[in-house]
Amino acid sequence: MTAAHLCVQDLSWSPRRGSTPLLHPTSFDLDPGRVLGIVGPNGAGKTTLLRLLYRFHRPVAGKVRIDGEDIWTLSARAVAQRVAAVLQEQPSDFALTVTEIVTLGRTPHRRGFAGTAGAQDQAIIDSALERLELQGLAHRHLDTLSGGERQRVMVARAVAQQPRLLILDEPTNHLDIRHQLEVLDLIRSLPLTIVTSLHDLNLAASVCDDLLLLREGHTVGFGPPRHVLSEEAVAQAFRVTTRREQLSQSGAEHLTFHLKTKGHLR
Ligand SMILES: Nc1ncnc2c1ncn2[C@@H]1O[C@H](COP(=O)(O)OP(=O)(O)OP(=O)(O)O)[C@@H](O)[C@H]1O
Repeated sequence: MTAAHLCVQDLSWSPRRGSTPLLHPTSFDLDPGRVLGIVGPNGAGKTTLLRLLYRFHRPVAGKVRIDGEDIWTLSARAVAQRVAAVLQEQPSDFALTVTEIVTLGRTPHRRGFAGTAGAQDQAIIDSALERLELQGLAHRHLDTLSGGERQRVMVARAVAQQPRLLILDEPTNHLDIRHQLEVLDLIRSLPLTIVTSLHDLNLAASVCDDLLLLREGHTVGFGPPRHVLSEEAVAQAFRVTTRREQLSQSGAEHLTFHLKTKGHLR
């Protein structure tokens, strides 16, 4: 696996020509292997930004470059060889087994319409199943799995795709604490460039190298978690009172949140 260099330049998007942008011009640069967390309140534009990165939305202005190449100059297949996405929406292919779903990850790398996996593909698929501890579920149909098990299948499919850039939209949704930690651990261990949206600010700060804080489609911070998640910035973006505290046992910093009194809410 090789990690991509991601360069986002003045990227903006609105659903219709002339309508209010849901993402205002956004720029950042991510070196190969960095993990970027996108954080912000509901409706801030996190999913919109991710959709621009995996070429679902065409930008109104600006560019997304992967290793110097504008993704809109590449074919959909060429983009799928470079970028994999794990989305919040669950797939509708409930009749497929876990192995069949993970095998779909190999599609962008296949020539022609060969339906069965070759030996090399099979090794990659097996390794993805093993990494996500799914061997025991390999022959189960998706509709018999729990939400968390399904989420792990979708991550395994993305891993099997062997992308250089991995996009994850709320990857810890549906997961219990152990599986949240496991998926985040996996994210840290993959030698890829990763962009993930996360709602839990403390988890995001512990997993990501950099954070991008969005509010109403505007970037209000980009950089190391400690700088981006200042008490003031979090309080303003989420309209809560925020305190940064030090945990007595580990000495790690931890943010706590409280509702502002009514008089302070705008
Ligand atoms: N295709 C669209 N047409 C019109 N409005 C849209 C469209 N897609 C998103 N929006 C609006 O854009 C805003 C940002 O949506 P987005 O899904 O990017 O936010 P988010 O930060 O991911 O939110 P959440 O944390 O709730 O998942 C929301 O107000 C949403 O209703």
